[in-house]
Amino acid sequence: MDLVNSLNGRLLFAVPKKGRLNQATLNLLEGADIQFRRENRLDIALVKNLPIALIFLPAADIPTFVGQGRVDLGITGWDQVKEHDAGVNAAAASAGAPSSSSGTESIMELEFGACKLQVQVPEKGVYTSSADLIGRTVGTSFVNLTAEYFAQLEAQAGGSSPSGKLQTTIIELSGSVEAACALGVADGIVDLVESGETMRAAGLKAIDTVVESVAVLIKSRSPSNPELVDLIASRIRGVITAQRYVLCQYNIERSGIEAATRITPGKRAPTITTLDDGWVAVSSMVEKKKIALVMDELTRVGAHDILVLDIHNTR
Ligand SMILES: Nc1ncnc2c1ncn2[C@@H]1O[C@H](COP(=O)(O)OP(=O)(O)OP(=O)(O)O)[C@@H](O)[C@H]1O
Ligand SMILES: O=P(O)(O)OC[C@H]1O[C@H](OP(=O)(O)OP(=O)(O)O)[C@H](O)[C@@H]1O
Repeated sequence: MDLVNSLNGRLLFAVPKKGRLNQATLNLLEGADIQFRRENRLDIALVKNLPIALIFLPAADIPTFVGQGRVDLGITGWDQVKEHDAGVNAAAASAGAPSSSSGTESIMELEFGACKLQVQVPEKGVYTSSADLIGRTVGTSFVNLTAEYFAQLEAQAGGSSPSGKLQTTIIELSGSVEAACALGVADGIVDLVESGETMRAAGLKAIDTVVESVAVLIKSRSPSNPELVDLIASRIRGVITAQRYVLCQYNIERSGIEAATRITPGKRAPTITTLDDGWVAVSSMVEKKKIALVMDELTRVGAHDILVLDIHNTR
Protein backbone atom coordinates (compact mmCIF):
# COMPACT_ATOMS: atom_id res chain seq x y z
CA MET A 1 0.00 0.00 0.00
CA ASP A 2 1.20 3.52 -0.79
CA LEU A 3 2.38 4.96 2.52
CA VAL A 4 1.16 8.50 1.86
CA ASN A 5 -2.37 7.24 1.02
CA SER A 6 -2.36 5.07 4.12
CA LEU A 7 -2.04 8.27 6.19
CA ASN A 8 -5.46 9.46 4.97
CA GLY A 9 -7.90 9.92 7.82
CA ARG A 10 -5.23 9.33 10.45
CA LEU A 11 -4.21 11.76 13.16
CA LEU A 12 -0.51 12.58 12.67
CA PHE A 13 1.54 12.46 15.87
CA ALA A 14 5.21 13.59 15.73
CA VAL A 15 7.66 11.95 18.16
CA PRO A 16 11.43 12.50 18.62
CA LYS A 17 13.26 10.07 16.36
CA LYS A 18 16.46 9.96 18.48
CA GLY A 19 18.25 11.68 21.33
CA ARG A 20 17.32 12.41 24.91
CA LEU A 21 13.54 12.40 24.49
CA ASN A 22 13.21 9.30 22.30
CA GLN A 23 13.11 6.42 24.82
CA ALA A 24 10.95 8.22 27.41
CA THR A 25 8.47 9.08 24.64
CA LEU A 26 8.31 5.45 23.47
CA ASN A 27 7.68 4.35 27.08
CA LEU A 28 4.85 6.88 27.33
CA LEU A 29 3.25 5.62 24.09
CA GLU A 30 3.45 2.05 25.39
CA GLY A 31 1.83 3.07 28.68
CA ALA A 32 -0.95 4.80 26.71
CA ASP A 33 -1.48 1.57 24.69
CA ILE A 34 -0.57 3.22 21.39
CA GLN A 35 0.60 0.08 19.53
CA PHE A 36 2.78 0.25 16.44
CA ARG A 37 5.63 -1.48 14.67
CA ARG A 38 8.27 0.71 13.07
CA GLU A 39 9.84 -0.75 9.93
CA ASN A 40 13.59 -0.48 9.83
CA ARG A 41 14.67 3.09 8.92
CA LEU A 42 11.12 4.21 8.15
CA ASP A 43 10.10 7.48 9.85
CA ILE A 44 6.36 6.78 9.64
CA ALA A 45 4.61 4.04 11.64
CA LEU A 46 0.90 3.28 11.49
CA VAL A 47 -0.72 2.68 14.88
CA LYS A 48 -2.49 -0.70 14.92
CA ASN A 49 -5.27 -0.02 17.40
CA LEU A 50 -6.11 3.67 16.72
CA PRO A 51 -6.41 5.83 13.57
CA ILE A 52 -3.05 7.49 14.22
CA ALA A 53 0.26 7.60 12.33
CA LEU A 54 3.46 8.31 14.23
CA ILE A 55 5.96 10.51 12.43
CA PHE A 56 9.52 10.23 13.74
CA LEU A 57 11.26 13.61 13.48
CA PRO A 58 14.21 15.44 15.11
CA ALA A 59 12.96 17.10 18.32
CA ALA A 60 14.03 20.49 16.93
CA ASP A 61 11.76 20.18 13.87
CA ILE A 62 8.59 19.07 15.67
CA PRO A 63 7.32 22.60 16.60
CA THR A 64 7.61 23.63 12.92
CA PHE A 65 5.55 20.66 11.70
CA VAL A 66 2.93 21.15 14.44
CA GLY A 67 2.98 24.95 14.09
CA GLN A 68 2.25 24.74 10.37
CA GLY A 69 -0.53 22.22 11.03
CA ARG A 70 1.31 19.53 8.97
CA VAL A 71 0.98 17.20 11.94
CA ASP A 72 -1.69 17.38 14.63
CA LEU A 73 0.21 16.45 17.78
CA GLY A 74 3.82 16.30 18.91
CA ILE A 75 6.16 15.55 21.79
CA THR A 76 9.27 17.71 22.05
CA GLY A 77 11.17 19.92 24.51
CA TRP A 78 9.72 23.23 25.68
CA ASP A 79 13.11 24.75 24.71
CA GLN A 80 12.41 23.71 21.10
CA VAL A 81 8.93 25.23 21.19
CA LYS A 82 10.35 28.53 22.51
CA GLU A 83 13.17 28.46 19.92
CA HIS A 84 10.60 27.99 17.17
CA ASP A 85 8.41 30.81 18.56
CA ALA A 86 11.43 33.14 18.75
CA GLY A 87 12.21 32.30 15.09
CA VAL A 88 8.63 33.03 14.00
CA ASN A 89 8.70 36.35 15.88
CA ALA A 90 12.08 37.32 14.41
CA ALA A 91 10.85 36.55 10.87
CA ALA A 92 7.70 38.63 11.46
CA ALA A 93 9.78 41.51 12.84
CA SER A 94 12.15 41.52 9.87
CA ALA A 95 9.15 41.56 7.54
CA GLY A 96 7.78 44.55 9.48
CA ALA A 97 4.77 42.48 10.61
CA PRO A 98 3.49 42.27 14.20
CA SER A 99 4.75 39.22 16.11
CA SER A 100 2.53 36.35 15.08
CA SER A 101 1.50 33.17 16.86
CA SER A 102 3.65 30.11 16.18
CA GLY A 103 0.56 27.92 15.78
CA THR A 104 1.41 25.42 18.53
CA GLU A 105 -0.54 24.96 21.75
CA SER A 106 0.94 23.22 24.78
CA ILE A 107 -1.36 20.53 26.21
CA MET A 108 0.73 19.33 29.14
CA GLU A 109 4.20 18.91 30.62
CA LEU A 110 5.43 15.34 30.57
CA GLU A 111 7.81 15.05 33.56
CA PHE A 112 10.90 13.98 31.61
CA GLY A 113 13.59 15.83 29.65
CA ALA A 114 14.01 18.48 32.34
CA CYS A 115 16.97 20.77 31.62
CA LYS A 116 17.88 24.46 31.43
CA LEU A 117 19.12 26.50 28.50
CA GLN A 118 21.92 28.48 30.13
CA VAL A 119 24.46 31.15 29.26
CA GLN A 120 27.90 29.69 30.01
CA VAL A 121 31.37 31.21 30.14
CA PRO A 122 34.87 29.89 30.98
CA GLU A 123 35.08 29.27 34.72
CA LYS A 124 38.29 31.22 35.18
CA GLY A 125 37.66 33.85 32.53
CA VAL A 126 36.93 37.57 32.63
CA TYR A 127 33.17 37.35 32.02
CA THR A 128 30.96 37.22 35.10
CA SER A 129 27.55 38.31 33.79
CA SER A 130 25.66 38.01 30.51
CA ALA A 131 26.01 41.78 30.00
CA ASP A 132 29.80 41.22 29.77
CA LEU A 133 29.13 39.22 26.58
CA ILE A 134 27.41 42.13 24.79
CA GLY A 135 29.44 42.84 21.65
CA ARG A 136 31.26 39.49 21.96
CA THR A 137 30.73 36.16 20.18
CA VAL A 138 28.30 33.54 21.51
CA GLY A 139 28.01 29.98 20.14
CA THR A 140 24.73 28.06 20.30
CA SER A 141 22.29 25.69 18.58
CA PHE A 142 19.47 27.96 19.84
CA VAL A 143 20.15 30.97 17.63
CA ASN A 144 16.68 32.52 17.82
CA LEU A 145 16.36 32.39 21.61
CA THR A 146 19.95 33.58 22.00
CA ALA A 147 19.41 36.50 19.62
CA GLU A 148 16.18 37.42 21.46
CA TYR A 149 17.97 37.18 24.83
CA PHE A 150 20.87 39.42 23.78
CA ALA A 151 18.56 41.88 22.01
CA GLN A 152 16.72 42.36 25.34
CA LEU A 153 19.98 42.61 27.24
CA GLU A 154 21.35 45.20 24.81
CA ALA A 155 18.11 47.20 25.03
CA GLN A 156 18.30 47.15 28.85
CA ALA A 157 21.92 48.27 28.69
CA GLY A 158 20.75 51.15 26.48
CA GLY A 159 23.09 50.02 23.73
CA SER A 160 20.68 48.98 20.95
CA SER A 161 22.02 50.18 17.62
CA PRO A 162 19.63 52.49 15.68
CA SER A 163 19.34 49.86 12.91
CA GLY A 164 18.16 47.35 15.52
CA LYS A 165 21.14 45.18 14.56
CA LEU A 166 22.52 43.01 17.33
CA GLN A 167 25.94 44.06 18.66
CA THR A 168 26.57 40.53 19.91
CA THR A 169 27.59 37.98 17.27
CA ILE A 170 25.65 34.73 17.43
CA ILE A 171 27.36 31.72 15.83
CA GLU A 172 25.19 28.71 15.02
CA LEU A 173 26.70 25.40 16.12
CA SER A 174 24.92 22.09 15.68
CA GLY A 175 26.57 20.05 18.44
CA SER A 176 29.48 19.87 20.91
CA VAL A 177 28.75 23.51 21.67
CA GLU A 178 30.77 23.29 24.90
CA ALA A 179 34.00 23.02 22.90
CA ALA A 180 33.51 26.46 21.32
CA CYS A 181 35.09 28.53 24.11
CA ALA A 182 38.17 26.32 24.54
CA LEU A 183 38.76 26.39 20.78
CA GLY A 184 38.44 30.17 20.56
CA VAL A 185 35.32 30.04 18.37
CA ALA A 186 33.20 31.87 20.97
CA ASP A 187 33.57 33.91 24.16
CA GLY A 188 30.49 32.29 25.70
CA ILE A 189 27.87 29.73 24.79
CA VAL A 190 24.15 29.17 25.30
CA ASP A 191 23.47 25.44 25.72
CA LEU A 192 21.45 22.91 27.67
CA VAL A 193 22.41 21.84 31.18
CA GLU A 194 20.93 19.02 33.20
CA SER A 195 23.40 17.58 35.71
CA GLY A 196 26.04 20.20 34.77
CA GLU A 197 28.64 17.46 34.13
CA THR A 198 29.23 18.38 30.47
CA MET A 199 29.54 22.06 31.39
CA ARG A 200 32.01 21.44 34.23
CA ALA A 201 34.05 18.98 32.15
CA ALA A 202 34.47 21.74 29.56
CA GLY A 203 35.65 24.20 32.26
CA LEU A 204 32.53 26.35 31.95
CA LYS A 205 30.10 27.87 34.47
CA ALA A 206 26.50 29.02 34.07
CA ILE A 207 25.81 32.73 34.56
CA ASP A 208 22.13 32.94 33.55
CA THR A 209 19.16 30.83 32.46
CA VAL A 210 17.40 31.63 29.18
CA VAL A 211 14.65 28.98 29.38
CA GLU A 212 13.72 26.18 31.80
CA SER A 213 12.61 23.19 29.80
CA VAL A 214 10.76 19.91 30.13
CA ALA A 215 9.24 17.62 27.49
CA VAL A 216 5.75 18.74 26.44
CA LEU A 217 2.78 17.42 24.47
CA ILE A 218 1.80 20.05 21.89
CA LYS A 219 -1.00 20.28 19.36
CA SER A 220 -1.67 22.37 16.29
CA ARG A 221 -4.30 25.13 16.53
CA SER A 222 -6.72 23.16 14.37
CA PRO A 223 -6.08 19.42 14.72
CA SER A 224 -7.85 17.11 12.23
CA ASN A 225 -9.60 15.08 14.94
CA PRO A 226 -9.98 17.04 18.22
CA GLU A 227 -11.79 14.13 19.96
CA LEU A 228 -8.87 11.80 19.27
CA VAL A 229 -6.44 14.49 20.50
CA ASP A 230 -8.43 14.65 23.76
CA LEU A 231 -8.42 10.85 24.06
CA ILE A 232 -4.64 10.65 23.62
CA ALA A 233 -4.10 13.55 26.02
CA SER A 234 -6.27 11.85 28.61
CA ARG A 235 -4.41 8.53 28.21
CA ILE A 236 -1.04 10.24 28.50
CA ARG A 237 -2.21 12.21 31.54
CA GLY A 238 -3.23 8.88 33.11
CA VAL A 239 0.22 7.39 32.54
CA ILE A 240 1.99 10.49 33.92
CA THR A 241 -0.22 10.58 37.02
CA ALA A 242 0.35 6.86 37.58
CA GLN A 243 4.11 7.41 37.40
CA ARG A 244 3.89 10.20 39.96
CA TYR A 245 1.72 8.37 42.52
CA VAL A 246 1.72 5.06 44.42
CA LEU A 247 -1.21 3.41 46.16
CA CYS A 248 -0.81 3.25 49.93
CA GLN A 249 -2.97 0.78 51.86
CA TYR A 250 -3.08 0.28 55.64
CA ASN A 251 -5.26 -0.83 58.52
CA ILE A 252 -6.00 1.39 61.50
CA GLU A 253 -8.35 1.49 64.48
CA ARG A 254 -11.45 3.57 63.70
CA SER A 255 -10.42 6.16 66.34
CA GLY A 256 -7.25 6.84 64.33
CA ILE A 257 -8.93 7.54 60.98
CA GLU A 258 -8.95 11.29 61.30
CA ALA A 259 -5.24 11.59 62.02
CA ALA A 260 -4.35 9.00 59.37
CA THR A 261 -6.42 10.51 56.58
CA ARG A 262 -4.89 13.92 57.30
CA ILE A 263 -1.58 12.23 56.38
CA THR A 264 -3.07 10.44 53.32
CA PRO A 265 -5.91 12.67 52.05
CA GLY A 266 -5.66 11.00 48.62
CA LYS A 267 -5.88 12.74 45.27
CA ARG A 268 -9.56 13.40 45.85
CA ALA A 269 -10.44 11.32 48.94
CA PRO A 270 -9.15 8.09 50.50
CA THR A 271 -11.21 4.88 50.17
CA ILE A 272 -12.21 3.52 53.60
CA THR A 273 -13.51 -0.02 54.14
CA THR A 274 -14.88 -1.23 57.49
CA LEU A 275 -13.18 -4.33 58.95
CA ASP A 276 -14.13 -6.40 62.03
CA ASP A 277 -13.36 -5.33 65.62
CA GLY A 278 -13.48 -1.55 65.09
CA TRP A 279 -10.71 -1.47 62.50
CA VAL A 280 -10.81 0.05 59.00
CA ALA A 281 -8.73 -0.47 55.87
CA VAL A 282 -7.69 2.72 54.07
CA SER A 283 -6.35 3.00 50.55
CA SER A 284 -5.11 6.28 49.15
CA MET A 285 -2.95 7.67 46.34
CA VAL A 286 0.26 9.27 47.62
CA GLU A 287 2.96 11.14 45.71
CA LYS A 288 5.86 8.73 45.19
CA LYS A 289 8.46 11.22 46.41
CA LYS A 290 6.62 11.65 49.75
CA ILE A 291 5.90 7.98 50.50
CA ALA A 292 8.73 7.29 52.98
CA LEU A 293 7.73 10.26 55.16
CA VAL A 294 4.05 9.31 54.89
CA MET A 295 4.83 5.75 56.07
CA ASP A 296 6.80 7.14 59.06
CA GLU A 297 3.87 9.34 60.04
CA LEU A 298 1.25 6.60 59.52
CA THR A 299 3.23 4.29 61.82
CA ARG A 300 3.36 7.07 64.43
CA VAL A 301 -0.44 7.43 64.46
CA GLY A 302 -0.98 3.66 64.80
CA ALA A 303 -1.40 2.34 61.25
CA HIS A 304 -0.56 -1.35 60.67
CA ASP A 305 0.07 -3.56 57.64
CA ILE A 306 1.11 -0.59 55.48
CA LEU A 307 1.48 -1.63 51.84
CA VAL A 308 2.73 0.49 48.94
CA LEU A 309 1.70 -0.58 45.43
CA ASP A 310 2.66 0.69 42.00
CA ILE A 311 -0.10 2.17 39.87
CA HIS A 312 0.07 1.24 36.17
CA ASN A 313 -2.55 3.64 34.91
CA THR A 314 -5.28 5.93 36.21
CA ARG A 315 -8.01 8.21 34.91
N1 LIG B 1 21.00 16.66 29.14
C1 LIG B 1 19.70 16.71 28.94
N2 LIG B 1 18.86 16.37 29.91
C2 LIG B 1 17.53 16.41 29.72
N3 LIG B 1 16.94 16.78 28.57
C3 LIG B 1 17.74 17.13 27.59
C4 LIG B 1 19.14 17.11 27.71
N4 LIG B 1 19.67 17.46 26.56
C5 LIG B 1 18.63 17.71 25.75
N5 LIG B 1 17.47 17.51 26.36
C6 LIG B 1 16.10 17.68 25.79
O1 LIG B 1 16.03 16.86 24.64
C7 LIG B 1 15.81 17.65 23.49
C8 LIG B 1 16.54 17.03 22.33
O2 LIG B 1 17.92 17.10 22.60
P1 LIG B 1 18.95 16.06 21.98
O3 LIG B 1 20.33 16.52 22.33
O4 LIG B 1 18.54 14.71 22.34
O5 LIG B 1 18.68 16.37 20.46
P2 LIG B 1 18.76 15.47 19.22
O6 LIG B 1 17.38 15.39 18.63
O7 LIG B 1 19.48 14.20 19.48
O8 LIG B 1 19.59 16.42 18.31
P3 LIG B 1 21.16 16.69 18.27
O9 LIG B 1 21.59 15.95 17.08
O10 LIG B 1 21.20 18.19 18.13
O11 LIG B 1 21.78 16.21 19.56
C9 LIG B 1 16.29 19.04 23.87
O12 LIG B 1 15.68 20.03 23.09
C10 LIG B 1 15.87 19.12 25.31
O13 LIG B 1 14.50 19.45 25.43
O1 LIG C 1 24.26 18.75 32.09
P1 LIG C 1 24.43 17.40 31.47
O2 LIG C 1 23.71 16.33 32.24
O3 LIG C 1 25.88 17.05 31.27
O4 LIG C 1 23.71 17.43 30.03
C1 LIG C 1 23.99 18.45 29.11
C2 LIG C 1 24.35 17.91 27.75
O5 LIG C 1 23.25 17.15 27.24
C3 LIG C 1 22.94 17.61 25.93
O6 LIG C 1 23.70 17.00 24.96
P2 LIG C 1 23.60 15.45 24.60
O7 LIG C 1 24.38 14.64 25.55
O8 LIG C 1 22.16 15.06 24.44
O9 LIG C 1 24.33 15.36 23.21
P3 LIG C 1 24.58 16.44 22.07
O10 LIG C 1 25.64 17.35 22.59
O11 LIG C 1 25.01 15.60 20.91
O12 LIG C 1 23.26 17.13 21.83
C4 LIG C 1 23.34 19.09 25.96
O13 LIG C 1 23.56 19.61 24.67
C5 LIG C 1 24.57 19.08 26.82
O14 LIG C 1 25.73 18.87 26.07
